[in-house]
Amino acid sequence: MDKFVIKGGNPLIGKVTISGSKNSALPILAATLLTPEECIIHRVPDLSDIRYMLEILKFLGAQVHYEKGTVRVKNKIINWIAPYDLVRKMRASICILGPLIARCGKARVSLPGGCVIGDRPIDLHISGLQKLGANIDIIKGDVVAQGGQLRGTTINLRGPYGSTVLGTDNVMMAACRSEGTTIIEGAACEPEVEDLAKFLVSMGAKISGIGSQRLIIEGVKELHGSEYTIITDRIEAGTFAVGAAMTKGDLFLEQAPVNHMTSVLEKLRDCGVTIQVEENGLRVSRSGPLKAFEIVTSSYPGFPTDMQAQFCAMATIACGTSKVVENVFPNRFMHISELKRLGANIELSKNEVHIYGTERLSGAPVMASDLRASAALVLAGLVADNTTEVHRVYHIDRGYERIDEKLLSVGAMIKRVYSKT
Ligand SMILES: CC(=O)N[C@H]1[C@@H](OP(=O)(O)OP(=O)(O)OC[C@H]2O[C@@H](n3ccc(=O)[nH]c3=O)[C@H](O)[C@@H]2O)O[C@H](CO)[C@@H](O)[C@@H]1O
Ligand SMILES: C=C(OP(=O)(O)O)C(=O)O
Repeated sequence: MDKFVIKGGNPLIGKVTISGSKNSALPILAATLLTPEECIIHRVPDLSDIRYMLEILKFLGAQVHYEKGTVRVKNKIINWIAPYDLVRKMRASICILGPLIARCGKARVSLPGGCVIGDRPIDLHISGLQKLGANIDIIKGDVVAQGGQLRGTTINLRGPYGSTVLGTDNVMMAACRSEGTTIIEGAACEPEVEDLAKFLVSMGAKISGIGSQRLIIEGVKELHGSEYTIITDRIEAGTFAVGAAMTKGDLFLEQAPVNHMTSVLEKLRDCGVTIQVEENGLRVSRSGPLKAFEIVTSSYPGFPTDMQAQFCAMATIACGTSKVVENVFPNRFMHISELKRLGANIELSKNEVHIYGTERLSGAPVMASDLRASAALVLAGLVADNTTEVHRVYHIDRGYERIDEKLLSVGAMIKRVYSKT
């Protein structure tokens, strides 16, 4: 397994181009299953998760061509079963369920399985699709669905922690080809859900209320091929912004989606970081002290759970005590014990951490456990004394395009050591 060897101490200075959004690209690729016509998707980031999704589409019968960020895909579905070996590597594979039911009238998709960030149920996906008329059973760890004619209805997707992003995607995709009108109450408002809705509209879907908690979908008989460009990844942009803040750097984040980053940028400003919105991007720099902060994660437009680990890394070197409350995935704290190995002073209790800022972290070998935890460890390594080795970086390759090359280009001392196997 590859690892990163990082020598801390250099500020990040220069320009980084932010890639297309993973969390937009994955459901949009799944949505191409809704039509037999060709779809052309631009700005698709080159990530292992994307490669897995393309493998799944190919397994289902698609012709796929992926080059220089553009996917051309034509879904002639010859198979409606996605087995465990294909879907277990990536939770987002569950969003092929809605399109398969809508297009084929049936689907068998293995449950994506456990996840290190905590329990990730799909009850709301299933109840939403059942309300549309699909018969769904769990058989031998697979979701087995028989669709028949789906019919529009009113569906509430509010769960115990707010709405569900991929659940909204799944139900919205199926509703596009259901008979009559579907109203989704408590829809997730994340920019990636909005992006999927816009892609569906470009395929001929009739959706109103896009970007709000109430989506109204008039079913259509067929959807057609489309050409579409994915939005920029707000989480990648946020991660580099934290990198500039932690290293006392000065980074221009080209194409950063400023409008989607309000809560993160507000928090960075509160911490003493300078944020300048410029044409086609964002400049992030710090010269003064980094102040402690409080964050509480919630659904959009609140503070994103996908930025929580990176902010924990930042808190380890801030002046004072920071408090972080994780409300979306209450157990998403695998990075805490590894940050402690670098010398961080942190107390964890239930879904809350208190982080007491320290003058310096000291390099050590650490283990990446999941995508954003890995990003937090890399950020900590950039400011730690001596050398930090981050093991199992395949987690980070799921969601950050060439992060080592991008960091190297702005002054970080980071090297990927390839495993021999
Ligand atoms: C590929 C992708 O886009 N992944 C994102 C998506 O994941 P994902 O869509 O899986 O996350 P959800 O929005 O579904 O989860 C939000 C909350 O709802 C709960 N829940 C979810 C589904 C369900 O059927 N029942 C239920 O109770 C979850 O346990 C969690 O507490 O949104 C998360 C929350 O912004 C992000 O961290 C992930 O990066
Ligand atoms: C948790 C994430 O992704 P996924 O839902 O694919 O696990 C993430 O992008 O931070």
